[in-house]
Amino acid sequence: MAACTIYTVQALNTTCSISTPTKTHLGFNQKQVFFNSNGGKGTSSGKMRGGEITCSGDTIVIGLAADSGSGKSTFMRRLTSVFGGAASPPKGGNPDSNTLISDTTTVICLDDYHSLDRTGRKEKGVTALDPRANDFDLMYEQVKALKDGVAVEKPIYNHVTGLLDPPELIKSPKILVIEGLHPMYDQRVRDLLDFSIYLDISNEVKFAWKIQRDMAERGHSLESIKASIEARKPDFDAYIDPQKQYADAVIEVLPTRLIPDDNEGKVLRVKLIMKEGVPYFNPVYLFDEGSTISWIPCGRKLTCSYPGISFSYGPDAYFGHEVSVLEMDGQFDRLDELIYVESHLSNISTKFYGEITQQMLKHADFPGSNNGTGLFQTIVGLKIRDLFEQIAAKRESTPLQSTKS
Ligand SMILES: Nc1ncnc2c1ncn2[C@@H]1O[C@H](COP(=O)(O)OP(=O)(O)OP(=O)(O)O)[C@@H](O)[C@H]1O
Ligand SMILES: O=C(CO)[C@H](O)[C@H](O)COP(=O)(O)O
Repeated sequence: MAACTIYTVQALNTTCSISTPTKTHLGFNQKQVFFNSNGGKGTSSGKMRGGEITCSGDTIVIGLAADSGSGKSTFMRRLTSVFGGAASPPKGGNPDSNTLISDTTTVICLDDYHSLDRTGRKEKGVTALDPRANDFDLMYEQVKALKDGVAVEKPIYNHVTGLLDPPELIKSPKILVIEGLHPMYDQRVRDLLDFSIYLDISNEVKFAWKIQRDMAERGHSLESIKASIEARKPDFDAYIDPQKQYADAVIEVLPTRLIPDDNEGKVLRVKLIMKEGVPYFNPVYLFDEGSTISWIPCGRKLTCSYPGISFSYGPDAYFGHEVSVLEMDGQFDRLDELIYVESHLSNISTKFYGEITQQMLKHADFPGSNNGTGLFQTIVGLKIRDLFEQIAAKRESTPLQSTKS
């Protein structure tokens, strides 16, 4: 970049460097820059000519990958709740928007980067999981712009009509969460992530959840649910599942081992797999960091009806990475007694004693609140808050520095 002059602009705590040897662009207003849904970079006023701009914002970007029906929305509700304030779609916008905005967080759904609508996919014979049905160039441009503090006009994929609706304006938030099928698929997007999570739901459990939701709430038949799972499986295995190797934390949901040959999928064994050495992320541990522990907490302080509860913790390897794994099998009878378990966990990034229990009680009606899915989603939410606060503190002491490493 030639003769780069740095101007601080008013909007969004963002600093933009403008590569111009003269000061003729001083009138440029960063608020007017959009990355439009054709992937182009432009200004609404036309004042910006000739120069290249590079902005460095304060936004941290979190990626959440999972198949459809794997609990992403539930996780997002737990995460935004940790930051306080309610999350809602952009005010006055498209009622079918997939975006959720709260004071601190903006959650965008990567389905909005489908390049083929429902009919287009049908005609070409590709599923939504296939990279050919998604526009990764635009995803990269827009996530980068938001990370850099620049607003974008993001397309909307309408799940009701199956069409691509006119774009919506998304402003750069403090925390941007990109959730969906492919947040870690494209290396350029992956490199923008400050933290990444993969929800790994085993086939048996995914099937049980999908039946519960799509039969009960959406009126689908058992046969059509089975057929849709089967049709998605090859692309899921090829394009979605491999992303877990890149995740900083994986929540793996499996059938219980406490009930022999259980096929109901109600009692779950859930693992929280936490990568070691991730900046600003200290894995949670049980009793003694780095040791291997098995713990049955049932007894005087924790009521457990059949089949009971068991925890385990220890070091392991995951796709060649050193990880710590915390596992919970079984379910809680009484959520208020969760405080007993919480008090034996360390590095949980709570701000006060009992914060996990309080969060779980607050959302007792969310699916998974009585088992490891809710517990570990809540813990990951607290770890993300901690990561955000550490990065913000570091930026305050050393402005304009990259924080990833
Ligand atoms: N932890 C859980 N325990 C039990 N059931 C769950 C859990 N999480 C999700 N489910 C079930 O799965 C369904 C889908 O959950 P959710 O809507 O959060 O997933 P999603 O990944 O956002 O789905 P989609 O992408 O299709 O909108 C819920 O309606 C519920 O039936
Ligand atoms: O895997 C999905 C992600 O949520 C959806 O199936 C995908 O977005 C396609 O949408 P639709 O079901 O509207 O055709």
